[in-house]
Amino acid sequence: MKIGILGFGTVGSGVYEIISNSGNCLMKNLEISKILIRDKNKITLDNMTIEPNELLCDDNIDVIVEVMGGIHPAYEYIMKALKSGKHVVSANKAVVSKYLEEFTQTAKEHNVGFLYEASVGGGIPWLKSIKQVKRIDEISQVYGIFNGTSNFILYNMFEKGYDFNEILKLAQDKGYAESDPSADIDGIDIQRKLTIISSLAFDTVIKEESIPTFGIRHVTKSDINYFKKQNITLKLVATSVKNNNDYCSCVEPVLFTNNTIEANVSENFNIGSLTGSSIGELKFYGQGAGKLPTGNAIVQDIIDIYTEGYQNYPYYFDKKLSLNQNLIKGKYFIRFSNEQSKEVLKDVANDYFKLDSSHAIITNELTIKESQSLFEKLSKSETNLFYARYN
Ligand SMILES: NC(=O)C1=CN([C@@H]2O[C@H](COP(=O)(O)OP(=O)(O)OC[C@H]3O[C@@H](n4cnc5c(N)ncnc54)[C@H](OP(=O)(O)O)[C@@H]3O)[C@@H](O)[C@H]2O)C=CC1
Ligand SMILES: N[C@@H](CC=O)C(=O)O
Repeated sequence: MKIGILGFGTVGSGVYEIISNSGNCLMKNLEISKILIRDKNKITLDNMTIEPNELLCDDNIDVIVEVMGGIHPAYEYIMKALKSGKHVVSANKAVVSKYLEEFTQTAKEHNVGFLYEASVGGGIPWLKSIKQVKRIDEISQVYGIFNGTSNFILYNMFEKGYDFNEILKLAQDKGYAESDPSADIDGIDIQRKLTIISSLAFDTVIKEESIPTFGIRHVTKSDINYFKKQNITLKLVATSVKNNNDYCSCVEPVLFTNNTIEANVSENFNIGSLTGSSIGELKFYGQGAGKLPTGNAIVQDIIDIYTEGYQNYPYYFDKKLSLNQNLIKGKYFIRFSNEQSKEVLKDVANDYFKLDSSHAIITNELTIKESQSLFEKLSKSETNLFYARYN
């Protein structure tokens, strides 16, 4: 089976390394024919090119691996490959999250596979497991830690006292972060992943715009010291819940007591949990970012195409669900700077305390709808507001 790789950065080179170095007989059937790079001065291998049509229009190439990132030209290249009868494997959650339904439909029409396991949870066989669970069960909830960079940052701030920017730089050096790391720390990367996860889990199309998203950019050392004293740990979490024909999704920092599994997810690891109607709760754990774990997920998809395993998973996005932001609720820790914000918060809590030079409260139980309306009001005057929901 001949493979063309679009993009030769962290993940593209991981795919190359896994396929080139494996002695496994199944893998001997996989051959990397061509690699697209952007800059001709960076050509280091005979099969590298800067001309995309040398891959997309090559009738001998069976599978296109898209690991360039971004929306354009990734969208156009994926569509062109699918329409010319090539299977496509992508790790690019930005483009998959926006065009999942269209790519899936186009792949079906051209009788090829479109697989994107690496777009969520790095090396964890998580999307595959969702598809497998759905062969029997309805899924009512999915949640988890799906961003390796933010987990790496929080873990190292908690355990080793690192400063935010210092540890972010290390995550970038290790190849975990997106080219624009604000996607990781502001929750955008995990929002895209949640779109993919929930669309698949609930057989519908969940749009990024329907997911309230807040990241970890404003977390401070004093917040962390306070959480440590309370024996709780902070994680950036994506959650989607379905109840009959209603759904609710959100991405926000969540506080877990230290004895939970989530609190103990370290470094660049991810964990995904789902609840199925007969299987109950299942959890999947592994490295959520990095060259080889992500490369591994891509090669697994290629093998599914080679063995036609991808055809075992028919899936549709045809359920009509309504957004109901009352389905997820919890108490919140809120840290704010302005004395006047107490007025906005007076109906949700009355127990204020000082956190160094800031103020903080723990709220009563709030739904996502209530908490969103509160945070919208607060952010008019607060620039470094930080909040987290208690699990
Ligand atoms: N890193 C990780 O752990 C994970 C990444 N992903 C996803 O995988 C994808 C790739 O990520 P990653 O490998 O980390 O990113 P990198 O930035 O390391 O690699 C992307 C590569 O694609 C090249 N590229 C971009 N646009 C073009 C183009 N138009 N033509 C040719 N080459 C192009 C870049 O070239 P140049 O250097 O010249 O800009 C770069 O070498 C992204 O979508 C990311 O979200 C998914 C899971 C984990
Ligand atoms: N930047 C992402 C890479 C994998 O999806 C992350 O940190 O999780």
